Amino acid sequence: MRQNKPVIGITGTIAAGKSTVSRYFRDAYRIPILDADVVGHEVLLEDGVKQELTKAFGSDILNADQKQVDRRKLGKIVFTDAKALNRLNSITHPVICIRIDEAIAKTQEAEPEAPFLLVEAIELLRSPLKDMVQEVWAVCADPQVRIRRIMKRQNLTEAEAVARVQSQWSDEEYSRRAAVVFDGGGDTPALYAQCDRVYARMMERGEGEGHG
Ligand SMILES: CC(C)(COP(=O)(O)OP(=O)(O)OC[C@H]1O[C@@H](n2cnc3c(N)ncnc32)[C@H](O)[C@@H]1O)[C@@H](O)C(=O)NCCC(=O)NCCS
Ligand SMILES: Nc1ncnc2c1ncn2[C@@H]1O[C@H](COP(=O)(O)OP(=O)(O)OP(=O)(O)O)[C@@H](O)[C@H]1O
Repeated sequence: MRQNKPVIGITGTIAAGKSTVSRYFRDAYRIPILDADVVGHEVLLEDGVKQELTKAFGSDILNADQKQVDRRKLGKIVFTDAKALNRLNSITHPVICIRIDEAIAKTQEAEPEAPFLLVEAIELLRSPLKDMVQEVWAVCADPQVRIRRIMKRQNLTEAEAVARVQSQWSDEEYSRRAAVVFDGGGDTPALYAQCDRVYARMMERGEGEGHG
């Protein structure tokens, strides 16, 4: 009988470099990646989720034709208000976890050669996803570096970027719960070299030979 491959959760602070690490594992080693941000965007299109969100936050969160949730509008509400973010999480996380569980099963079936799978999720440790992975890796970077990246990437003011960083867990909260901590604050060649070392260790450990 085919044995399931280990599922590693990759998490860490906002703009620390989680996607940069995941993309490297995918491109260099063909590791399958399941991205909870992408799944999170998909579940907003589900009718049940949309209805619960408009009940919680009002129909102002919908776009002009009222058909879909406007992510920018919802982000403006939740990323500056911890209570609102918790409310959003309580609606979306159960559905995201079901969809990721389904995607893990499909990927195990479709990609039997992969030595392990990566699930990338900023909220991994605060959602049922943490019980769906066998190990957690964290990507961390100095808050000042992350604030600069967020301002540039999302065209936000410094105050807005600081609010996003401060509304979320610190690097320490992630790193103390992780088996591997990547330094996403330096240059990319150094980060990729760390990915190579972690991959080599995984192979030495015999990952890919199958877990029950
Ligand atoms: C609030 C939403 C609509 C904003 O969408 P938008 O496209 O503008 O931003 P995007 O999704 O790219 O997120 C921007 C940044 O915030 C982070 N982030 C997203 N959701 C969360 C969350 N619930 N808690 C903390 N950080 C989050 C992302 O990792 C990313 O770094 C969207 O992020 C969302 O629906 N989030 C809830 C679903 C969720 O929990 N996703 C993360 C799964 S782990
Ligand atoms: N080592 C690095 N050096 C310079 N820039 C980087 C580095 N790593 C990531 N970046 C840049 O920082 C931004 C955030 O990177 P990335 O998307 O990998 O982070 P993330 O943790 O996945 O972010 P998010 O929390 O938004 O999902 C991107 O614009 C990326 O190009």
